[in-house]
Amino acid sequence: GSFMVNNYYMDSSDPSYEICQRVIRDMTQYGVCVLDNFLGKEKGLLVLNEVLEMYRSGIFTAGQLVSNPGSTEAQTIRSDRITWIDGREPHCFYIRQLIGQVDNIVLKANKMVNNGKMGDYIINGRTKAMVACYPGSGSHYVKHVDNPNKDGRCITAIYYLNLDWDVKRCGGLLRVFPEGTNQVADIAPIFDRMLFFWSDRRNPHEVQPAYSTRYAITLWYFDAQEREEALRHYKERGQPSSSK
Ligand SMILES: Cc1cc(NC(=O)CCC(=O)O)nc(C)c1Br
Ligand SMILES: [Fe+3]
Repeated sequence: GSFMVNNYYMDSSDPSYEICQRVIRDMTQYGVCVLDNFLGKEKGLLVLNEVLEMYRSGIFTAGQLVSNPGSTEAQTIRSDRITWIDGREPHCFYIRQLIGQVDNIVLKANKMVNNGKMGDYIINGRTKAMVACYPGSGSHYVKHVDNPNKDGRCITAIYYLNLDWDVKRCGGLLRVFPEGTNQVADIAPIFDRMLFFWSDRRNPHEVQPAYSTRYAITLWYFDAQEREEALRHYKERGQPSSSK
């Protein structure tokens, strides 16, 4: 769904001011930004409990391949279980709070930096939240780019929920291969960690095999212009767009 950006004055007394500056600086400099203790332990646990409840209720499906859903090959390329939510569903109150918090940061950051453009994007919408679970039997996700062909998504925002995650024991590392350098960014999917990165070819990434159950909530934010062009492009060709 999309949302209106309400006009507000952003002053430095606002507690999220520093966080937005941090996001702008890291995204501009590295194209990747990691924020720890994003919600704080108490709220983080409330979100985790809602995700665990959802998983127990069995509404997660095997991660479909965007290219050819329903194939058995999906198990070899990615073995996560996912469900899409907009946060208004029952028993998602705290996940909705999380989504609101991430919207807040992304939209404020986008407005704070040179006349409302962060990385030359004007962010005016996002996908629903994708709640993913890697079952932990060596489940992984092969190296890929989230948005290789200008479908409108500019920022990937991932919130990790995994308590006491030890990469040596549990694996599940997210490895980002930022374009133009042979430096990789290894990001452990630890509890209450928020990650942002540009969704396009600048950030190929993979999830290494996980040996414990690994949960994450992902939002993709749209750039107004790229999204508008993508939707027009799909309409002309009558192809379904990834308009979650
Ligand atoms: C459905 C879907 C999920 C993901 N997720 C990851 O890359 C894992 C990130 C992490 O959990 O650390 N990426 C794409 C391009 C699609 Br499509
Ligand atoms: Fe991805």
